[in-house]
Amino acid sequence: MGLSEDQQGQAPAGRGVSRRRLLGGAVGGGAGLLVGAAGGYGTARATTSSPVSAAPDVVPFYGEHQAGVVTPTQGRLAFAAFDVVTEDVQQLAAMLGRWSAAAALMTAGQSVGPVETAPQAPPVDTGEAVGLAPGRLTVTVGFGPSLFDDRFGLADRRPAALAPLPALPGDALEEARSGGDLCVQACSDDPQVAFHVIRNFARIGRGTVVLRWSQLGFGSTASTSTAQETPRNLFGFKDGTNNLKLEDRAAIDDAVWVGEESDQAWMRGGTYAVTRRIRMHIESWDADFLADQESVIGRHKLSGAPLGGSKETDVVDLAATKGGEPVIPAAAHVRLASPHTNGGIRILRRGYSYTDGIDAKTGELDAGLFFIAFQKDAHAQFVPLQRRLGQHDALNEYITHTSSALFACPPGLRAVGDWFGKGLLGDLVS
Ligand SMILES: C=CC1=C(C)c2cc3[nH]c(cc4nc(cc5[nH]c(cc1n2)c(C)c5CCC(=O)O)C(CCC(=O)O)=C4C)c(C)c3C=C
Ligand SMILES: [Fe+2]
Repeated sequence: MGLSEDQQGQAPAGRGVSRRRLLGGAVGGGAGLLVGAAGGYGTARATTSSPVSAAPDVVPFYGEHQAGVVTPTQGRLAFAAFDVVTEDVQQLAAMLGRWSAAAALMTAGQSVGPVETAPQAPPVDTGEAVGLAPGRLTVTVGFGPSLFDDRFGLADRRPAALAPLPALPGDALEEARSGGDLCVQACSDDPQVAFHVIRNFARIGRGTVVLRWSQLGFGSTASTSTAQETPRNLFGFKDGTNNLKLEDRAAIDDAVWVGEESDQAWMRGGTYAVTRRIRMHIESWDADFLADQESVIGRHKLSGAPLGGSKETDVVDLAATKGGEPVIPAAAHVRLASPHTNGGIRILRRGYSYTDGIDAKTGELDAGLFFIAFQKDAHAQFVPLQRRLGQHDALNEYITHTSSALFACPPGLRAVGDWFGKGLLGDLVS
């Protein structure tokens, strides 16, 4: 299974039309675009002439896999978890169809409908992204374990890999920020464009879903392509050096995309997302000596080189000793997280930094990492890895996991008319 150009974030020519061009009248006529919902799931209908050009920052929406997984990380994140409030599967499917159509339009830089409608009706698109380029916007949708309860008779369609995550060492999870029936990950280089997705999904879903929790993120904390410079996390360290990279197709296929082995055909070509909101106690970290910080991570702060090395890309030498002691300490994060010590586990990290004001109790910043990892099976990958880290990682002194969620992200939508969840729900709706 190879990666299509969709996952590499390159737009084929001749598709899409930017909101800027649209509003600038480049395609002529009115600017109205309607999300077709009635009588067909997931169809997007342009009331103007056909799209004429591809903006360079458009990531194709349709493809074998959902975009936003191996797509080179964008600068900003808007993430939301929703709970379904209807028990009518037709209504749920219709909303997923509308979401699909809206996502196809927004990722192409188009509005989801007219902003100027009848004066006595609400605008169809909320308008705040008008005139903004999509900034490589991707919209990725997933289904949480709780969707597969009695409400829709989906219990026997829940993949084994979507069993709820177990309690893990060091968890300090807030229920209200955890879980969810559905999730939407919107990533863009423009924060307003990413937020626009969540807002319009919530608007489209009114009466069918309610927001459970949401998280904004900035400064991607992991590169997913060798073409990207490694970003830094809020501890000031380069993060993502040894991440899986989209160019390593064999490793991505091996660790990320669900294959024939899945017990549920609808998940083949999909992946599982784990999200963890990890508070980073930056005040304590900032009071710590540089040498301690580097021992905790196992890498040098400025260069990103592994301890004992000189360049970021140097191999992490876990066997090296100095004066009888390991150069990379036994409890260093990179030692414990390394596939050479963890039984060969690899995950695709795609998290973002966050800051949510001040902790009223302590006066400290509530800031950290909104960790997102994609993998074939979180119970075989994230869970054992986090169990090990939660028990032994020197980083634990400086972090607290405050939220957790698991979502099954189905394969990509193949063409107009396809919709998020068609493989799961398609035969249940007329
Ligand atoms: C369960 C998985 C992981 C969690 C949770 C996690 C939290 C976390 N990580 C950092 C900072 C760094 N992590 C680095 C490497 C790294 N981390 C994980 C997994 C989790 N991290 C893996 C698999 C790896 C790669 C290990 C390897 O193969 O060498 C690094 C080093 C740079 C890099 O390779 O990316 C940093 C820095 C923080 C601050 C954090 C929680 C807040
Ligand atoms: Fe890490």
